[in-house]
Amino acid sequence: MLPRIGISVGDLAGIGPEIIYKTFLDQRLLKFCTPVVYGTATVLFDEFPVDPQAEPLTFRQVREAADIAPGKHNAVTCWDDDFHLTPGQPTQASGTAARQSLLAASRDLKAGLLDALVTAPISKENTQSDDFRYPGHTEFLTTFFEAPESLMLLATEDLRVATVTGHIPLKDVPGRLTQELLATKLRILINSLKQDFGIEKPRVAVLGLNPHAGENGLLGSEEADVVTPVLQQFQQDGHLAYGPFPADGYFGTRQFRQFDATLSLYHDQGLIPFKTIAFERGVNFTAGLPVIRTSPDHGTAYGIAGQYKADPTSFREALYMACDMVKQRKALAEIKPLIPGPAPRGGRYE
Ligand SMILES: NC(=O)c1ccc[n+]([C@@H]2O[C@H](COP(=O)([O-])OP(=O)(O)OC[C@H]3O[C@@H](n4cnc5c(N)ncnc54)[C@H](O)[C@@H]3O)[C@@H](O)[C@H]2O)c1
Ligand SMILES: N[C@H](C(=O)O)[C@H](O)COP(=O)(O)O
Repeated sequence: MLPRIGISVGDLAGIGPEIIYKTFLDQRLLKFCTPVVYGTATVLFDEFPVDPQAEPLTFRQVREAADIAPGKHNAVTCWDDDFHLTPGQPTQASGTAARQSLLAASRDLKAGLLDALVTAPISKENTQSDDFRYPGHTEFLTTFFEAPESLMLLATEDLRVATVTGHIPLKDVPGRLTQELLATKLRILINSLKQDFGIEKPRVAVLGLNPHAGENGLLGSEEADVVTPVLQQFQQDGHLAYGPFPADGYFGTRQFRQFDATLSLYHDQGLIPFKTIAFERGVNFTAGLPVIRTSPDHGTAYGIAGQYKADPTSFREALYMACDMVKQRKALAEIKPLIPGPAPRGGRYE
């Protein structure tokens, strides 16, 4: 069966509708997946310029995901479509629609009607409401899927950068950075590299927090107090985890090429180098969830919305990564039952 990929549309005043449209203009994608867009196709695409040379892109509009057709473009109705959009101008209606699309797709993913979710960009500010107070998809999905923790992981084929602390003010980073949090995030990263990326024995680098990784305590103590003890424990447990590396020289010399992933300690420490190197094709993946969720690595780009200038590459890569991971997790689930766990005490394998 083709993977059923739910797509939340993000803030409709941004470039979400355009990157979705441009991606699915290529009919060959229907050979890889069954796309299920959460929204009303007329509202989604009518206000945006389209390619005049291309065949019109049509979606089968259905009321419930149970009615989607495999190998077709599907759209699930999830809002009252009596509003109009002005590209580049977020409104309360576009924020509400973004929430409704994300909630409906997440519910269907939880119900097993979808195999993965790809989210188009929201405006964090414009998505807030009395019953939706999350700084991003990552935090919402972690709560919604009742995961104890998750990890923001940006990835391309050959570069993976995750971050220990996420959408929090920079001034709060040192206070949040505990051995327990670092160990939890490192564990999620190593498990995800094995489970989702198929790397049997991952090599992972952890960055320092302070300039020059603290210069032996002269410029800060988090490296000695937090990072080094966690790394020593992981190494004793047989993991290939190294650091703390001074972040500037690490990226400046492309040292990341020696590792399967880099764990940065705060959002911009990891995301600035990642986006400098790979903005066009980067994918944002939420590791540690029981479900698969990817996203392009860019935002709503209001400044170019409605101008047919948006590059759909990152969204398309997010779709490919979601499809690959569905296959990867299915394959693992089939192999795992063949590997027996420890025999029960006094018992034996059947
Ligand atoms: N996954 C997400 O939901 C997500 C990710 C990042 C930012 N955001 C949100 O998006 C909003 C705008 O954020 P921002 O301005 O920091 O970042 P942005 O990624 O929207 O824009 C940064 C720059 O990149 C350009 N750009 C972005 N995507 C592009 C594309 N596909 N093709 C061509 N150019 C592109 C923009 O025009 C802008 O110049 C904020 O509210 C932010 O929170 C959401
Ligand atoms: N931190 C992400 C980035 O800059 O690409 C982005 O804000 C999206 O975060 P969520 O996936 O949590 O919405």
